Amino acid sequence: MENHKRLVIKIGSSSLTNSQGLLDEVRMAALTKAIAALIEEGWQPVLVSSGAVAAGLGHLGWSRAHLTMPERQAAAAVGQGLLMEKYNELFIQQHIKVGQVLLTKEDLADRKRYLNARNTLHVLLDRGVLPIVNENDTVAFAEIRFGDNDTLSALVAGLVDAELLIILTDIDGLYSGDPRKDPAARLIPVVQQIDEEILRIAGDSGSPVGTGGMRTKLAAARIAARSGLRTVVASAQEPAIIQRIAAGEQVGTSFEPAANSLRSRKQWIAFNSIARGTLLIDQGAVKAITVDNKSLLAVGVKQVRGNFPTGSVVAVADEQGNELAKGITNLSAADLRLVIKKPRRGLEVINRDWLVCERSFLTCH
Ligand SMILES: Nc1ncnc2c1ncn2[C@@H]1O[C@H](COP(=O)(O)OP(=O)(O)O)[C@@H](O)[C@H]1O
Ligand SMILES: N[C@@H](CCC(=O)OP(=O)(O)O)C(=O)O
Repeated sequence: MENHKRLVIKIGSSSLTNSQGLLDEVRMAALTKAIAALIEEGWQPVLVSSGAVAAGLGHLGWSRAHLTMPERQAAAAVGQGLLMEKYNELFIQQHIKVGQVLLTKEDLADRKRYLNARNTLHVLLDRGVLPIVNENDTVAFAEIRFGDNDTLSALVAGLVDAELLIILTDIDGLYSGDPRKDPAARLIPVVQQIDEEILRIAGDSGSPVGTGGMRTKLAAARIAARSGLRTVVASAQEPAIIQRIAAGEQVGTSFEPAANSLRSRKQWIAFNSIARGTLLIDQGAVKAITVDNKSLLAVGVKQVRGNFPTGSVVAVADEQGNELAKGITNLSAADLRLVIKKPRRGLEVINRDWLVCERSFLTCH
């Protein structure tokens, strides 16, 4: 099983629907053929497909204007069925069986559910079934939504230990400015590090059906880079492009893996978990965890916010409230409040192996 190379291919709504808002069957057929060719070459792909809301709206003949969240969710309930029906029909022609995996942010934030999803995906992949993933739009709302499938695709890539994430969209990569506003904008072939400067050039969606535009693609590429994998953003115009990308050809924009990538458990803490409280720490503790790569000790904790049991994920912030890390605490909030009043200097609150330091867009250990 470990010999197979895994990759995640994400395709956006604007690339799957035509001008009438109906599924673009020609594009979908080309995509299925390209994925079949990758499987033939020994890859184990996962497809993250958007398009449920757009296809549902088109099928129902509903207007896109002024949609409420329940209306979007209702459209997704219809469109997701249509998407899977079409994928099933097309992949069967390629002798590929597919499985639908619908996820919410809460599913991945809960460690047990995360591991369940991981196990299910591994079984599908190991048995030659192509997982087709989307957000579970009919139940996901507000704070439990990913909101965009770019982020979801990066999390799924971490979940299945992929080595490559390909994001197919309606433009051939990241440009030096939003091409709709800046005609002089040029394609950037390689991005070594996704820093503030790069993030500033990414704008919102250019189509009525897309979500997040280049901004969420960069956020996804950043998660992928920190998870140790390369992301390529490229055009969905000719889906056969995915074979060239998988073969290592320079196409679109390539975002390189970070030198200091996180192991699986830290990936979960950093990108999937939701913090149940916050610890405010003093300057000495800030230096200890961000510069010296040390565990967080009770002596540096100044204030405890929220109520959480032992083993919860908590945010760690400086005394001004600027968040700089996340980790799993050895103590409940109630015990921690008692401990920090006592002079028990050595007590460990978060072990360094369970602590991920992410300050702004600069990353620590
Ligand atoms: N710097 C940029 N480079 C390229 N595209 C950009 C940039 N800033 C904003 N965009 C917009 O992002 C769009 C792609 O994102 P989106 O519409 O969300 O597609 P998808 O449905 O594939 O997720 C492009 O069509 C483009 O208009
Ligand atoms: N889950 C939603 C897609 C959300 C989304 O990110 O869309 P897109 O920007 O087109 O990839 C759907 O299937 O309609």
